[in-house]
Parts: sequence; C-alpha cells; structure tokens
Amino acid sequence: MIQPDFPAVPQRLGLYPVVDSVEWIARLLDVGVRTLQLRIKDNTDVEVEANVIAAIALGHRYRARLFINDYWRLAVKHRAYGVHLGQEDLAVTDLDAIRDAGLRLGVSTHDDMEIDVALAVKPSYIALGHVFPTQTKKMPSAPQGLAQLAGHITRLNDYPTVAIGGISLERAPSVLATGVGSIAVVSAITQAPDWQLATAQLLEMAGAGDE
Ligand SMILES: Cc1ncc(COP(=O)(O)OP(=O)(O)O)c(N)n1
Ligand SMILES: Cc1ncsc1CCOP(=O)(O)O
Ligand SMILES: [Mg+2]
Repeated sequence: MIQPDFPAVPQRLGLYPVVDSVEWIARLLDVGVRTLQLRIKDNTDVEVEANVIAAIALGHRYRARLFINDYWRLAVKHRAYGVHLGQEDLAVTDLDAIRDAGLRLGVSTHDDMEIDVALAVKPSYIALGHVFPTQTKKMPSAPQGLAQLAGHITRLNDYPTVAIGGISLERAPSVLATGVGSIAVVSAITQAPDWQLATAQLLEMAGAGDE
C-alpha cells in the first residue's frame, strides 16, 4: 500500500469547511471546527498575503488544521498547517519546497486517472469530487456520485480521503457511509439559513477530526 510522503494528517479529518474569508475562518474556529481551508480565488500573492497571514495565525491559535488553497508560496512562507492543490497546479508547484517546509499537502482528484497522478505525489490526503452537482464551482466533469466515491474509497484503502461537491446536510450521512474520512463543504455552511446550526449538525455527523 502506498504511504503519504508528505507529513501525515489524521485518517479522519472530519468536517472540513472551505471558505473565502478570514471572518469565516474565525467564526468556524470559534464553534469547534478544526479542519478548514482558506480558498480565495484569482488574486495575486500580494493581494491575499495579509489574509493568509491572519488565517494562519488563527489556525495556530486554535491548534487547527488550516489548509491554504492555491497560494502555496505564501503557505510555506508563513508556515500554514497545509496546502491544497488541484491537478493542474501539480506540474507548476515546487512540491519539494512544501514537503521540506513540513507542510501537509492535499490534492484534488476527479477520476481514477487523476487518483493515479495524486498517488504518484503521495500527498497527505486525497480529495475526491465532485460527488454531487454544485453551484459553487464550474466543473468540467460530471458528478461522480456515491457509488463511484465508494469505489475510490475502497481502492484507497486507509489513505486519508476527503469528499467534496454538493454535500448538503441531507446528503452528508450517505457520503460518510462510504467510509470517507472527511466531508469538505462550502454552501452547506456559507449559504445556510442558520450557519451555526448547520455547522453544529455537520460536526455532529462528521466530527471535528481525529487528533
Ligand atoms: C478539499 C478540497 N477538495 C477539492 C478542492 C478543489 O481544489 P482545486 O482543484 O485546486 O480547485 P479550486 O478550489 O482551486 O478552484 C478544494 N479546494 N478543496
Ligand atoms: C471547490 C470545489 N471543488 C470541487 S467541488 C467544489 C465546491 C464545493 O462547494 P459546495 O459544497 O457548495 O458544493
Ligand atoms: Mg486550487
């Protein structure tokens, strides 16, 4: 079995909100979330650096697992817990710099071929998506659905995994039933009529992650 070649994350990362502001990071840490991601799209490093610094400081203060999406140089520079990268990022990223700095790495995948590519990198976790239709991000592929997700979980055996895409409160139990270690959500929290209630319910189902 392939083992991660980046620093380990817990097998079960639990509830994993993906949010676009430091304000959301602060709110979610305050209600007990311990795995989360800052995902700010399409800015320069200079434009996002202050937000990345603030998010990382909050992550350290709460001893949380804060991943930075895309801005890996800033994540390394300011010592984030980890970085999340897409497939297209892998070829243009200094993966050794991330590993040597001791940061964890998560990699997106959408099918078996992309899982092959991810496994070659041996990241800390592998993200599998999108499971259901999503309004949050324009996806070039079709949703993979629960059966395919379950197949990937079986293939990946005890590799840490994260499911993402269209995971609502109602759908979360069936996703967790595949054995995936974590559910990453955007709109289930940020578009919820009562985000605190939604977060509490998702935490109850998925947990905050193993220590
Ligand atoms: C946990 C998690 N899984 C997948 C993604 C998507 O990442 P990526 O493919 O890099 O696409 P963008 O988020 O950058 O649009 C993610 N961010 N987090
Ligand atoms: C960033 C990302 N990558 C794959 S699906 C997705 C968005 C998930 O958002 P939501 O939980 O609102 O469907
Ligand atoms: Mg990305």
